[in-house]
Amino acid sequence: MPSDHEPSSHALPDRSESWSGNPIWRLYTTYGAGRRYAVVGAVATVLGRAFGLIPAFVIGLTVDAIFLAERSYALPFVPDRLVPNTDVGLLYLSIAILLGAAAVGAVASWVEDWGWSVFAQRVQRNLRVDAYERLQDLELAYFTGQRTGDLMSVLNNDVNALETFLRDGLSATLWVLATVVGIGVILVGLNAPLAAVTLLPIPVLAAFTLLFTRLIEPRYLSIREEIGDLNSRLENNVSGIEVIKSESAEQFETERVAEASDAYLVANLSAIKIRITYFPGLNVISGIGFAITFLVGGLWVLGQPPFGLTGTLTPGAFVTFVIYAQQFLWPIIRLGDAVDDYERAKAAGSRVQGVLLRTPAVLDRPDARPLKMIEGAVTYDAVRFAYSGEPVLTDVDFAVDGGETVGVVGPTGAGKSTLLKLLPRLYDPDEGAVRIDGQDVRDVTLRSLRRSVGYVSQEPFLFFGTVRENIRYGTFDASDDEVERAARRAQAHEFVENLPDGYDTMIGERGVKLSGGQRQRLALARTMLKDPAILVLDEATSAVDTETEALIQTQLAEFAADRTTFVIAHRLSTVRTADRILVLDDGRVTEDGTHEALLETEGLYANFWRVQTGDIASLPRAFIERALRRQAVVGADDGADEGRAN
Ligand SMILES: Nc1ncnc2c1ncn2[C@@H]1O[C@H](COP(=O)(O)OP(=O)(O)OP(=O)(O)O)[C@@H](O)[C@H]1O
Repeated sequence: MPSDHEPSSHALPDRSESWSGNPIWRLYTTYGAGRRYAVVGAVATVLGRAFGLIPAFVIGLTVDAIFLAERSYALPFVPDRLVPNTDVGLLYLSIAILLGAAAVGAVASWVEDWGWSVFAQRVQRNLRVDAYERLQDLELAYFTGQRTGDLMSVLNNDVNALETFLRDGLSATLWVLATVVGIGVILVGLNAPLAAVTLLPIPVLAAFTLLFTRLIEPRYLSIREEIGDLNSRLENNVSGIEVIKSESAEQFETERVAEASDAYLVANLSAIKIRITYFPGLNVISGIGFAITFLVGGLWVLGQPPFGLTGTLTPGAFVTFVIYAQQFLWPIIRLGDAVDDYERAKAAGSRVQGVLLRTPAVLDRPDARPLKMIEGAVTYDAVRFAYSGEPVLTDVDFAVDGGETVGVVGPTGAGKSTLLKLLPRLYDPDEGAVRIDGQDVRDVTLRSLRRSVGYVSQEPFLFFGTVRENIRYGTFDASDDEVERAARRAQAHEFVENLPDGYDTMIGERGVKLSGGQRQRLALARTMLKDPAILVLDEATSAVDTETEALIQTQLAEFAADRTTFVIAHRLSTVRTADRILVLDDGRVTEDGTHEALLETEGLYANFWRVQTGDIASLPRAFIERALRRQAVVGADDGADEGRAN
C-alpha cells in the first residue's frame, strides 16, 4: 500500500484534453497505474468463478455416472487412469473435488478482494490528491463563486463513489461475465438446445438493465447536487455557530437544514423508487427463465421434450441445468449492483473531472520568468476590474517608488482591497496592467511574485495547529528564533508567552480561541517572517487596540523602511505618517499626496479627517449627503459594513 506521502506515479491530466467520452474510462486511463493489482484481482475473479462452477457439474455427473449409471464418469482435463474404478471411490473423488473447489474458491475470493481493493484505494488516493492540487490552483474567484460544501463533496463523496465502483463494480461485472460465459460453455457442452432455453433471459435482462440506467442516471446527478447543497449548509452553519447562537437562530437554521435534507430525501427517494423496482424486476425475469428451463428440462427427462426437441437429457444433466439456472440469479443481482455503482460513479466522475480539467483564470504564462525585484517600484497602468458586471476599479493609474509607504483610504466598498489584491494576482485586471519594477505581474511566475508580495488581510485565517506552525506558515524552514523575532515585531510575543503552552499552544480550527487583535498580530508575524520586498497591510491592525497599534506602528516603521508598503486603513492615524496617501472613491484614485497636502486640498480625505478628529460641525453639507447616499447603497449590498467609519 502506498505511504501517505507517496509521490504520484502519474502526470496530472492535460487540461487541454476534450472531455467528451465516458468520465470513468478517462479517469481509469489516467489513474489506473496500479492496474497490476486489478489484474491480480481479475485473475482471481475468473479463477474463483471457474472453481465455483465445478460443484454443479460434478453433482450432475455423480448422479448420472454413480447413482443412475447413465453415462461414464468422465472429467474434462483429468486422465482416465487417475479416476477410481469403484462407485464408492468415485463418490470419494466427487467429494474431494467439491472440497478442493471450495478451498480454491475461498483463497481466490481473498485474493480477489485484496487485488480490487488495493487497486481502487490507490486510484482513490491519487485522484483525491490530484483533484485537491488542481482545485487549489484555481483562481480565487472560483472559490468565492462556489460553496465550500460543494467542493468538499467533490473531494469526498464523489471520489469515494469512484472507489466503490472500481472496487465492487468492476469485479462484479467480471464475475458476472465469467459466470455467464462459464455456465454457457458447460451448458452448451451438455445440451445445446436446452442451453439456449436457459440462456434466453440474458438479452431480456440486458435490455431491462439498459432501461434502468437511462432512468436512474439523471436521478443520481441530482442526488449529487443535493448532497452538495446539504454539505454547504451544514458546513456554513458549523462555521457560523456563534452568529446562530447570538441571534437565537437555532430554529431558523434547523428548518433550513431540514429543507436541504428534504430536498436530498426527495432526490434519493426518486432514485430509490427506480432501484427497488429494478431488483425485483430482475428476479421476475430470471425466475420466469428458471421456470421455463425447469419445465422444458423436466418434460424432456420424462421423455416428452416440447417444441420438437430430440435426443435425450439425463437426470444428472438436468440437475446441473437446474443448479446453474438458479445460479444465474446471483450474478444478475450483482450485475444490478454493479450497474448501480457505475451510474453513481459516472455522475461523480464527471464532477471530479470538472475540477481536474478546469483551467485556472490566473496561472503562469508558458514563458513566465521569476520576478526580478530591483527596488520594488509599483505601477498601476489604466487598470480596470470587475468581479462580474459592475466595474469595481476604473482607470486606475498611479506609480509608487521602491521603498515608499503608501496609505490607501476611501469609503467602504470603494475598491481598496480589490486594488491591492491585483498586486499578488489574487485577481487579474480586465484591462491595463500592474507592474513591479517594470514587469507586468502576469509575465512573472506566480511563485516568485507571491514570495515577494506579503499580503496581510483584515480577517486573517489561522490553521488548526500550534502558534509556531501558524507563524511559520509559508516560511517553513524558519528557525524557532526567527519565529520569535517576527512575533516580537508584530507585538505578539507577549500574549503568546502567556498562552498555556506558549508557541506550542494549539489554536482552534480558525483560531477561535484568540481575539481578533491577537489573530491579526499572528498574521502580521507570519508576513514579517516571510520578509517580502513588498508589503500590503489590508486593515491589518484594525482589530488591535490603539495602544498596541502604536507599538506595532513603531516596529512597522522600521520594517517598512526599506520595502514598498501599502497600508489600507479606515483609522487615518494609521496612515497619517505615510509617504503618500491614495484616496480611492468609487473605484477611482481621486486624491494622491501627503497627509498635509491632502488636508489642504479640502477633498474627501480632509473631510474624513474632520470626522475622525471629531470636527463634525465643519463638514460640508454635500459630504454628509453623499455619505448618506453611499451608506444606502452599501447597506443594500452588504449590511455587515453599515456601521463602519467614513
Ligand atoms: N469576491 C467578490 N466577488 C464579487 N464582488 C466583490 C468581491 N469582493 C468585493 N466585491 C465587491 O467589490 C467592491 C469593492 O470591494 P472591496 O473589498 O475592494 O472594497 P474596500 O474599499 O476594500 O471596502 P472595505 O473598506 O469595506 O474593506 C464592493 O462593492 C464589494 O461588494
